[in-house]
Amino acid sequence: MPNTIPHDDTLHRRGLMLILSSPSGAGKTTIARKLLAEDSEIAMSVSATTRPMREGEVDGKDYFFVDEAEFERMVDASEFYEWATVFGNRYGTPKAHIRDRLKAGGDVLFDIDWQGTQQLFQKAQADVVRVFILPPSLAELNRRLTGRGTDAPDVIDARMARAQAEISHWDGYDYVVINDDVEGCFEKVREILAAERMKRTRQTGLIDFVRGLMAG
Ligand SMILES: Nc1nc2c(ncn2[C@@H]2O[C@H](COP(=O)(O)OP(=O)(O)O)[C@@H](O)[C@H]2O)c(=O)[nH]1
Ligand SMILES: Nc1ncnc2c1ncn2[C@@H]1O[C@H](COP(=O)(O)OP(=O)(O)O)[C@@H](O)[C@H]1O
Repeated sequence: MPNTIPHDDTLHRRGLMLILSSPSGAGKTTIARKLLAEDSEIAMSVSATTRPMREGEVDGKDYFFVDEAEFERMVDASEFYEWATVFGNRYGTPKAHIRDRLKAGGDVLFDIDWQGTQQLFQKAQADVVRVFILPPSLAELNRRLTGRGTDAPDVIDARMARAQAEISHWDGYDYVVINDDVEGCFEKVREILAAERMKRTRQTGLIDFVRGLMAG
């Protein structure tokens, strides 16, 4: 058999699960959207949530917006990989399609909190890459939440009140990136993704190539 270099990486590696977490307003949605726009090998895991839809959000794209009863049905039917209650609303990661996508060599991007991160890590340790995004300061975090203009003042206060508790989970992540400048932060996340894709354990297609090399 000729010893050829695999020409299409996507067919020869297992997909990874890239998790982005941060205190609310630090910029993970912004980074996630940029990544999805530039990288066709990664697709978003769309969560289900009971939180009300924000202006500009699209049902089925940003979240599947469901009521409490439907969320409960999905929990009972084991349709979630993991779920958690955040800011009084429920959020869950649907299982549908994720496993198949990983097997086919596609990556999946998750915007989930530290609770979901712990659960996914327990279930799929080898596939998970955990990235935590920090704001440059709490004052800037407040400015971003206010500037985003999507939440009422009491909701912003609640998110600010939770920020330090969320930041305290920073050490449960593989990588920590400060989102001072969006482009710089995005570049770092891209570099992390590029390096993780090259991990030996993910490059399943290399086994045959190396065997061939060694056989001379
Ligand atoms: N565990 C878990 N957390 C989620 C899920 N989807 C979203 N979250 C988290 O819920 C929190 C609130 O999200 P959201 O209401 O969209 O506000 P954001 O913080 O401004 O993005 C964020 O920390 C998200 O990462 C999910 O499926 N599971
Ligand atoms: N590096 C940055 N500098 C200034 N503003 C930013 C930066 N990153 C994100 N933002 C803005 O801050 C707000 C919150 O960002 P978002 O991505 O929605 O955060 P999260 O998803 O973590 O809640 C948005 O209005 C976004 O445009």
